[in-house]
Amino acid sequence: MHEIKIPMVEIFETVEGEGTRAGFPTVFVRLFGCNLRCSWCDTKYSYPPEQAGDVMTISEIIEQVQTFSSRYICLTGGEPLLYGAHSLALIHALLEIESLEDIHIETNGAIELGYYMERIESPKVRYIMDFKLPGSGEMERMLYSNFALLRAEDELKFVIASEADFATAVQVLQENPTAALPLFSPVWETMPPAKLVELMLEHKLSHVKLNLQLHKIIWDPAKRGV
Ligand SMILES: Nc1nc2[nH]cc(C(=O)O)c2c(=O)[nH]1
Ligand code: SF4
Ligand SMILES: [Mg+2]
Repeated sequence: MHEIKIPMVEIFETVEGEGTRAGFPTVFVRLFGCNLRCSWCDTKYSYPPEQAGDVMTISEIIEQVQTFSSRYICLTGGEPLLYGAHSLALIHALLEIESLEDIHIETNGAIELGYYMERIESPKVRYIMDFKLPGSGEMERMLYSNFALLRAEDELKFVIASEADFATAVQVLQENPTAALPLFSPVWETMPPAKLVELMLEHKLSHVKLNLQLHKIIWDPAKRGV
């Protein structure tokens, strides 16, 4: 089972930059490949025409992860759930590492989460699902059926490029009940964080958490592997 091969971009240790675990030392496992092409994507090196860094077996991935001491894992990409049963096998293998306390999966909203939720029972696995807004160019790919599947420990991230994106995010949240924590994250280049805060307060979004990407504040926003 652990001989399954997965195209990878990189494995590195840093602090989580986003969500409820922001600031905690975390190992990032970045898979190659994505089924979307968001206009503002900040990891364009994670899908063609760029090439995968390496095709690794699950055993090799696990071995590398174990060289670090973080207790949190972020499975990201690209889209880490692009490979169906292979992505699932990787998650099950990561769960065998006893020292790990939390495996969060950065998924893009265009993948059926039910397949994974039905097959993963561990409370250590959490989903951080993006909802792609009009500014991304990929909103029509979003699967609304995922909203009701997300649990209180999961996170639902809206990446907001403009005031129009903000208005759509508010409407989508109103129309699609979910138990997940809503995160509003500004697109670094086009939405000043102060503007997003102003909009959140103006619209009395008391249940929404502002999500700034710490790694873009700490390091050069174009820097990889941080
Ligand atoms: N520090 C840091 N935190 C992150 N959280 C999500 C990331 C991602 O690329 O999915 C990311 C990343 O690339 N770096
Ligand atoms: S889903 Fe993520 S990795 Fe894929 S194109 Fe959009 S932002 Fe980039
Ligand atoms: Mg990133």
